[in-house]
Amino acid sequence: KNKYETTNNNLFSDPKMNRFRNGRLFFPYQHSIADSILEAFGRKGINTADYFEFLRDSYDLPDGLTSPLPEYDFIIVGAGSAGSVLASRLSENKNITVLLLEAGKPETLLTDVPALAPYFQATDYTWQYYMEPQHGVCMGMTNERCFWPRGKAVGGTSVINYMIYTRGRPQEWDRIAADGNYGWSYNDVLHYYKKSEKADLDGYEMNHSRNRNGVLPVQFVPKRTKLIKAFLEAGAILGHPTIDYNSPDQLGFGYVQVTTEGGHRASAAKVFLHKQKKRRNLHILPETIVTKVLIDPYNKTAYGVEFSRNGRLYTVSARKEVILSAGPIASPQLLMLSGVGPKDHLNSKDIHVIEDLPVGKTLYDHICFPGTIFTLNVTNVSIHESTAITLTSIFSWLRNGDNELSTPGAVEGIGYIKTPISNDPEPIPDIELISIGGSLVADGGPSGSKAVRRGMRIRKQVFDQAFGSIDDTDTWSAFPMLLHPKSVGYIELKDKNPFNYPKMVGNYLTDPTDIATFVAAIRYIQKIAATEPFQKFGARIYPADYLPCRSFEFDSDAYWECAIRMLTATLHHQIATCRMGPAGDPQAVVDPELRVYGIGRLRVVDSSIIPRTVSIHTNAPAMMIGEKAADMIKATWSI
Ligand SMILES: Cc1cc2nc3c(=O)[nH]c(=O)nc-3n(C[C@H](O)[C@H](O)[C@H](O)COP(=O)(O)OP(=O)(O)OC[C@H]3O[C@@H](n4cnc5c(N)ncnc54)[C@H](O)[C@@H]3O)c2cc1C
Repeated sequence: KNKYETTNNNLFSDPKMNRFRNGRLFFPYQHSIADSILEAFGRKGINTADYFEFLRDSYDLPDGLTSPLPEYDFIIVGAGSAGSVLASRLSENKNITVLLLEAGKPETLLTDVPALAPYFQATDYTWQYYMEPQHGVCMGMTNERCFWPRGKAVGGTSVINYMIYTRGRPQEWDRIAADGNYGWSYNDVLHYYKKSEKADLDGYEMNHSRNRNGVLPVQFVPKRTKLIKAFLEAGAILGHPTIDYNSPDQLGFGYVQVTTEGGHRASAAKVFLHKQKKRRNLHILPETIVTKVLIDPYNKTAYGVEFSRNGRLYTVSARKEVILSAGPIASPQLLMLSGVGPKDHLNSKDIHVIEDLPVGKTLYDHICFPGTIFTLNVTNVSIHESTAITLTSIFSWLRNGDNELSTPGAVEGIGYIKTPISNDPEPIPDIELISIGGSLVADGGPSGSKAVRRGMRIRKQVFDQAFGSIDDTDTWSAFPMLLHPKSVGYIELKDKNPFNYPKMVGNYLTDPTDIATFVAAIRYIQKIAATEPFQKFGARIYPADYLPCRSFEFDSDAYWECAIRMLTATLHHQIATCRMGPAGDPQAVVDPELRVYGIGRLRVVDSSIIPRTVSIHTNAPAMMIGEKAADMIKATWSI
């Protein structure tokens, strides 16, 4: 019995949430953008229950095959951001056979719409993971649990993410290389960022760090509010130049750069698999869950995988390598299920230990605080879902891709700052500010989808009490994201059933420096809002009322700490669970060429290998890792 299905079904036992239950993809919200789009298609006379399949991409096996071959050169587990790139690059050589196994389904036209990003966290395009309960964080979320969605689709998390494109600071990658990870300096990784990139960034395309001739579109969001202008002007007043924030040469503020093309999402699947699926040597198998890597315990060499498809178990062999690209939760889980992990932990789960490695022992994440909201004394300045989304705008997006539907969750700008709490001697920021052309209240009102707050799993009662009186009004907010948390989490197995989720421990905010950095960032956001560009809109910090925080004076440090603990929101950048490190590094799972220590013919190629915190959103880095791994694998096998 596939227990994932059981979990998901239970989550949506509310009949209101089952509106499209008979469709393969369903939306739990009423009167939402999605509903409008669905209605739009409905009016074309297409049956609602069927049109998700009609809109869905497909990946049929070539040559009329109905099942995969018994053996391939390479087997890649997970068609996510990294796995899609890797499969595409390895199969460029027609003599090499590649099998790409993916638990999720192919994407649909709806996943193309950037403004719908928050909706997909409630669909079967998402692994519905939750962090283990932790006292004093996510206090305002459902069951006081932090929600950790991950993409379950051909294209992986790049199908449900917010499309923000970032690369990290040069000094951060240079530190990773200086730890002994040869080949991972900034110049090394820049080569692979550029290899993918097709930059269309007005004014910046010719920068030496950009490339206009790759395949991965990187663009500015075509639709902007006046608030992003205010953010950039305020930044300049406070000494932050307006720049290409991915530039290695300067630190500053800039317009958000996103992986979209003509206002449509450019997922890893769309860019790296869609055209490549005609290749006869690349076999892609969606809706297939890998349950184990097959490892010969005597010579400690991987020789294939076991997988479940349509309720049956199969095995398939790899002539050259098995590569795990299942992401930062499932890659360590699969290693441990296969006998590679901490010895005592595997023994406690009755799993035969093949190699004792610190799998899952380190986990960093980027959390943010979405509650620094400023009211404005003007109207129609910020984004309102209720007025922005009309049938006309839907058709206009389909035709031109240049209206509000092309805006990923109203994210408009990014700014890097270094708070006084940081003691880093290098020009490395400790906070990223994400400027929003609105705030958490933008999708409210009687007909609003409330998708963002629901995506974060903020309890209705908590939200209404905190922000109810400003719901759907004009606001500005900046989310501070903690770039280098000192608190460290971990992942373990709950049991040896591959269909059960592992135990995910975030340990958020357990180091006092993390709270101090957040509070310093909120003070800085208040400074930004106090500048003339924001004061001309009458920006005022909104005194959100959280029941557990009432004993603290509004705007005191203690109040903000309490507020952060109420609305602790991940930005979904879990890393380091299959940490990369040089030989002899006691925390390393893979070597700098991403080979699993002690096991032959097995690599991990995804965001789980990133060993240290970096100032990144992890999608572009995962694709970069896929590009770099492809070259390393080609070098190993002289292909
Ligand atoms: C809601 C959300 C918003 C985000 N926004 C941004 C953003 O704006 N910008 C950004 O840079 N990053 C963002 N991220 C993070 C970023 O998208 C991910 O870190 C990145 O896509 C991870 O790539 P990956 O290759 O490591 O793993 P994934 O892309 O997660 O790929 C792993 C794949 O493996 C599959 N898989 C797992 N287990 C199995 C199994 N047993 N068998 C077969 N297949 C399996 C999964 O279904 C998945 O398709 C966001 C993440 C989320 C969840």
